[in-house]
Amino acid sequence: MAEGDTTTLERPFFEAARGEADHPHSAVVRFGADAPLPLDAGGMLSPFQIAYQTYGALNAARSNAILLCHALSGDQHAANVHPVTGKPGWWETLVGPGKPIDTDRFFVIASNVLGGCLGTTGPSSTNPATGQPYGLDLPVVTIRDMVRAQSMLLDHLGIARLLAVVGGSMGGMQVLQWAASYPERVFAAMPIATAARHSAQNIAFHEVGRQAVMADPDWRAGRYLVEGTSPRRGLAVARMAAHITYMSDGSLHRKFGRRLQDRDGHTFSFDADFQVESYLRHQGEAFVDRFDANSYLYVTRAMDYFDLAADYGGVLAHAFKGSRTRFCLVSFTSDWLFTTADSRAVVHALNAAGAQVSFAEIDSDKGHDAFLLEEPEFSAITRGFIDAAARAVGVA
Ligand SMILES: CC(=O)SCCNC(=O)CCNC(=O)[C@H](O)C(C)(C)COP(=O)(O)OP(=O)(O)OC[C@H]1O[C@@H](n2cnc3c(N)ncnc32)[C@H](O)[C@@H]1OP(=O)(O)O
Ligand SMILES: N[C@@H](CCO)C(=O)O
Repeated sequence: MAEGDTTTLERPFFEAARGEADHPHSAVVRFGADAPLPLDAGGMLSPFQIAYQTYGALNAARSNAILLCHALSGDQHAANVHPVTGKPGWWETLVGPGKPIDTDRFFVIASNVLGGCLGTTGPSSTNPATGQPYGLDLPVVTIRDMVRAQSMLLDHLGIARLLAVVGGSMGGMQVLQWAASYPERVFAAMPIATAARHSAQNIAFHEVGRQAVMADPDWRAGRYLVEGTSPRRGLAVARMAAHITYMSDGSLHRKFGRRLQDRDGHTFSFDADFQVESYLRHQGEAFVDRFDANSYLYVTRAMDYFDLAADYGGVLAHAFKGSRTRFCLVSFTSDWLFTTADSRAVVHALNAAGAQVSFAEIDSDKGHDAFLLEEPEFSAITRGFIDAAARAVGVA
């Protein structure tokens, strides 16, 4: 696909993407029976495929590759116009020619996660055993499974070591997992607005969202693609609730306060009187046009299961033992979902492991989603960290 191509999909995008060897909007690598993916849930996933985008060029030494890991509802369209929404890629604030992650200098890779719905195998993909969408027959996947699949993509691309792996939120979990699972493949790691384990509060929010999806009669026990329905209302409510957690009290107040939506007074009804209600309804409705409900269940579950220390005897530092990767962690002051304390816990573990680590807490009122928005200090830190890594490995 050419950058900027906004061809409209004729079918819902996740139906168009499911199980096909090719994806209309991204490069796809398909792993057959000779390359099964071992899953933490047990067993192997085979065949499976990964949809990805690349930006910039790989240098002759193959030393300038940067992997971007996306958050819960992101995808591979980090720095190109999104084929479904027609909006800019989710990280165009940071990624592009001359930007902090400079595609004139670096070969940037972004792939859709396992369990997702934009071309990588997920619950809307075709189950080869039945010829129908997997639905809930797809094994539950983990962050480690996602990263294992990404490592196979890198093998396919002929990249032995990444200059950097970078991501926020669930993307940051993948960054931490990369550093733990494949330390020799990661020169620099930037986990942003993330944590080494999902908190009880965050699992609780996810469970509310999943219950909203599953309570929608159109969910049909996960078989809605086969039955020709779509749990739009449930997924929209899930997104509305989640979206509140991505913002802060301050940013909601700054954007909307108690202002009314296109009216002079209360209607004494349950219409969206307040701007903030109208805004949330819009976020919910926009989401169902670009995301698959079952993928929402799988990807939130992967985050819930993430507890890196648990895989290393309960001691997070052991996950980074002997690591030569250099780390830069970033948190945002108003992020109450993945707090500064969560990042500090990782920094402490890295210090205990003797790893190279720097940490920045950015002052912002934008809440968790600050990492997706224009934040000059965040951009400057990213540029500095990536440039220093590039200098250290001799990337021009
Ligand atoms: C991280 C990844 O890997 S990818 C996933 C990232 N993308 C998302 O999460 C998408 C949904 N999230 C958002 O939109 C996030 O708030 C952000 C951070 C990405 C963008 O934030 P901002 O640029 O501040 O946008 P904001 O939150 O104000 O939302 C703007 C939208 O709300 C709409 N809106 C604003 N006020 C109102 C209102 N009173 N009533 C109805 N709609 C409203 C705007 O029209 C705009 O709609 P559009 O997106 O369809 O054009
Ligand atoms: N709002 C972003 C970040 C959530 O962690 C997303 O939907 O992916």
